Amino acid sequence: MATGRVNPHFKLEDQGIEGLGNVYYNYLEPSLIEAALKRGEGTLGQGGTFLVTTGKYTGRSPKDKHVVKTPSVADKIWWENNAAMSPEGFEALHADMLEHMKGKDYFVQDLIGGADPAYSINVRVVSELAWHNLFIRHLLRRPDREALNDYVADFTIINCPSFKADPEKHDCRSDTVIALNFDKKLILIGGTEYAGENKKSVFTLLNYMLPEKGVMPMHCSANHAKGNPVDTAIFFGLSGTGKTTLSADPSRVLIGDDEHGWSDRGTFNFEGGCYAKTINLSAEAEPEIYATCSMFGTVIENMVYDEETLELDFEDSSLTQNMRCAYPLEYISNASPSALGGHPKNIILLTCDAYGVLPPIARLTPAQAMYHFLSGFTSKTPGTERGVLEPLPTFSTCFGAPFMPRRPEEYGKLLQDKIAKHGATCWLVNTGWTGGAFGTGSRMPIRATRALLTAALDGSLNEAEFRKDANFGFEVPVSVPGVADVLLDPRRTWEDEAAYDAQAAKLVGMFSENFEQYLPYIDEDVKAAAIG
Ligand SMILES: Nc1ncnc2c1ncn2[C@@H]1O[C@H](COP(=O)(O)OP(=O)(O)O)[C@@H](O)[C@H]1O
Ligand SMILES: C=C(OP(=O)(O)O)C(=O)O
Ligand SMILES: [Mn+2]
Repeated sequence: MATGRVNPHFKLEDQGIEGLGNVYYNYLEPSLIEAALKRGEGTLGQGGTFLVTTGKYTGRSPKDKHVVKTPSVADKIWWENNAAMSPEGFEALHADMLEHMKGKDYFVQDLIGGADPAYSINVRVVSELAWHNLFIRHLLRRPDREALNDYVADFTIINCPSFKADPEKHDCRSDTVIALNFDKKLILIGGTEYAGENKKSVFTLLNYMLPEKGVMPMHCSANHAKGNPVDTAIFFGLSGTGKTTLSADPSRVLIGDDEHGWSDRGTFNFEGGCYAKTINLSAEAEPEIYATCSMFGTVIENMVYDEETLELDFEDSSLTQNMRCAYPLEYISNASPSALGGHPKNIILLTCDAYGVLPPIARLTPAQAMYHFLSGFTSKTPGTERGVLEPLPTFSTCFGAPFMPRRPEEYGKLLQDKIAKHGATCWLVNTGWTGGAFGTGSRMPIRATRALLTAALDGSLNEAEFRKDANFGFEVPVSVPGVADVLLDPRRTWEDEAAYDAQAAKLVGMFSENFEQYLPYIDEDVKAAAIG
């Protein structure tokens, strides 16, 4: 039986997906919650939130993510960073997954990736779990109801957590699999319930497609000044560095918290919702995000709560440090209804430096920005990837290596040209450690980061006095209102300045060694900006 609203000429059967039990097309939030409750997938929480746990996997499985090596994509993919799957393996996986799905109920959402209609794609998501369908309905962009009557998908995702892949048969690594077939326009996910795989698959797909249209896809959040989209800021950063937290600034308009494109028309969110970390989330420091945790339909993933009162425990990370809430953009009161912005006036590169070496803010020349964009120095946050248990320093190129199917220089070149064309000011912001490395020092106070960003974005920081950093060559402000001077000079925050110097020298060496791989591909000015 099929219920709900769907294009009668584009049902699952028209895509070769047959023999299922009930199929629920484009259910709205209340019906999805009702279905999920009936199926025992989770619990109704305070305010009508939906509380779920995801079992074994509470973070992404990057090593189990594969790109199918079909002839038409073979010379476009950065294979050193993307595990290949043979077309034969994928065919077997597809056939076995369709067989496994037979007789079971499925939920279908017909959604859109990309707020700018000139570059958007239609993504159909077929979910085994009703709550996954609710999650992706929050996260992607929802077409008008009427438009569903003739909706046809450009890409389809099938997410079936109960399916276990077979490495022998399916050319994968374990029983968990995320397989992207750009040729077949199909993404298959099996063996994991972590909801983030849904949205990051769409991101990876757009990262593959958009460069050929001259659009720079970016792992960044974005906001703009009130009443002035021309004054747009973007915040690049790997998971856990502060994209979501810092873009939800009540004095500005939120465009989006995670994935954006930059075209000749300006910036646009890929998504229609946010996926925020809730570990230690405080009503004082992050009131807008905190408030979504008691709003109707917000999906609350892997949080511990009181069985009797259903009160959430933001401090208890016993299930995972990667506990999350997912909600539509409009749950943030200052979110942009269009999710569109202008050409970025400021570009922030967020880094979470677990060594405590980098200053809380530095101004970069365009060449330095390119150097840091390609380097992507930061830390992996505990829990976002399986097996990462404490902040793990890493060079994650484009501040999002796990999501980049193409070579980094391709993204770098696009960004470089756009920065040059539109004259953006670039900043490096360390939201990581100060007063010592992880284990000794402490995390940069959010208050300080916010004050520095406010000064950068309102233009006042450009007027400050700057010193040139001896290790990294970029400019660091000496004094900023609302921030203790000592914080601006990380060396002075360490008890032992010689230890700082040693750690800084080590980091400079790491940058230099890591950057060697990019030297053959980059312009002279970026080479001149290289460190070490
Ligand atoms: N100075 C800081 N700036 C930003 N976030 C911080 C800072 N200090 C601590 N945090 C915490 O770090 C986490 C950043 O996560 P989030 O904003 O979700 O990152 P992302 O969206 O990039 O994955 C939040 O839990 C936030 O409370
Ligand atoms: C959802 C994720 O990322 P982010 O923290 O950037 O939202 C993730 O890495 O699984
Ligand atoms: Mn985020």
